[in-house]
Amino acid sequence: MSIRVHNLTKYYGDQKAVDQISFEIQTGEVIGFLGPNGAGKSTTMKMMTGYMAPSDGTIYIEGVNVAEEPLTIKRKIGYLPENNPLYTDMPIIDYLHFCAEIQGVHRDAIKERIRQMIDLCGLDDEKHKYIHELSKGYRQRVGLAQSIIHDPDVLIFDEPTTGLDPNQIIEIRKLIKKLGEEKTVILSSHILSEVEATCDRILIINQGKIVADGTAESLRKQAEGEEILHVQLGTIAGESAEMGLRSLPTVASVEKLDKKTNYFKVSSEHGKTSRKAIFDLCVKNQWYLMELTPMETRLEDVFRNVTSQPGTKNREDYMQNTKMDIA
Ligand SMILES: Nc1ncnc2c1ncn2[C@@H]1O[C@H](COP(=O)(O)OP(=O)(O)OP(=O)(O)O)[C@@H](O)[C@H]1O
Repeated sequence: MSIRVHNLTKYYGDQKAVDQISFEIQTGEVIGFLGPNGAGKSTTMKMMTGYMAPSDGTIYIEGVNVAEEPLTIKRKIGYLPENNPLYTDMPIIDYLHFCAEIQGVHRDAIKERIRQMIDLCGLDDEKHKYIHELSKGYRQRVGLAQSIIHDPDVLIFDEPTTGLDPNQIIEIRKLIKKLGEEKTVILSSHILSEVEATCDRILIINQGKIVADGTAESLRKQAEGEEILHVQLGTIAGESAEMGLRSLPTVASVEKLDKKTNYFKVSSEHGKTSRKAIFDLCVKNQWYLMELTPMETRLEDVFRNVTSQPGTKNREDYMQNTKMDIA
């Protein structure tokens, strides 16, 4: 089921929470909305599900305009909101039965559908419990089961693993991946490893805009050219070490990684290398060079580059030097 979002904008009062966002999603893609707190991920999702009207712009799901046919769209979409509220005084099965009814599942099919959901979402061991008796992870599984009980083609999950322990996170990720084999899935997160592990494509949202769009691999590639080195100098270099590294013309930034030792992360200007200059600096000052290790560009670096405040050096250089779809 393809999705087309064009110039989507949302104001809360004077605040522009979503700022002319446009993107397309093909049937069967698993997409991650990645962004810092307050970036506009939840607001975008709420508009896509028809639960919130945009201030401007359009959303088409399989050619259907969400604003014009919200009820049709709600049948096609499974939505798991952030902090999903559940009726905690109901047993799981009764609750799922209730959800199936209101989602319009045919009466004859409800029993079988609940059985499938219990199986798919790993609820078998707990199925006779009341929801208030469940752990957070199991409540989230009930939320997932509820959101997909009507067999929608598009699944929209807002921070599906928030508050879960590492084992539960792995279980829920597995489940999302499995669902993604047949459905179009959009999930939001501010956990990089999560989107990398689960999604085919990542949209990075910052301050209401899409600032990067691509696979984890392509985002990393586009950021290459930013040489990052881990550098350790002997203690003899003392306090001058940091200043010396900063003074090198090819060095863009220096971050101290360890308060007690001269251990630094050194980022070079885009497309430049600082290795020889660091070596020469050490020779000139007779400092011991204990480590000079090039680091692989990580998704964290991409994220930091595109979501740091406008005007900061890294971000400006990055935006200029990459061919990303930068809005
Ligand atoms: N109902 C609302 N009324 C007023 N402002 C809102 C409302 N909902 C969200 N906002 C504001 O809109 C901006 C975007 O919020 P949104 O919840 O979409 O971000 P998010 O990327 O989902 O953040 P998080 O990762 O923290 O959940 C924020 O500045 C937020 O304070």
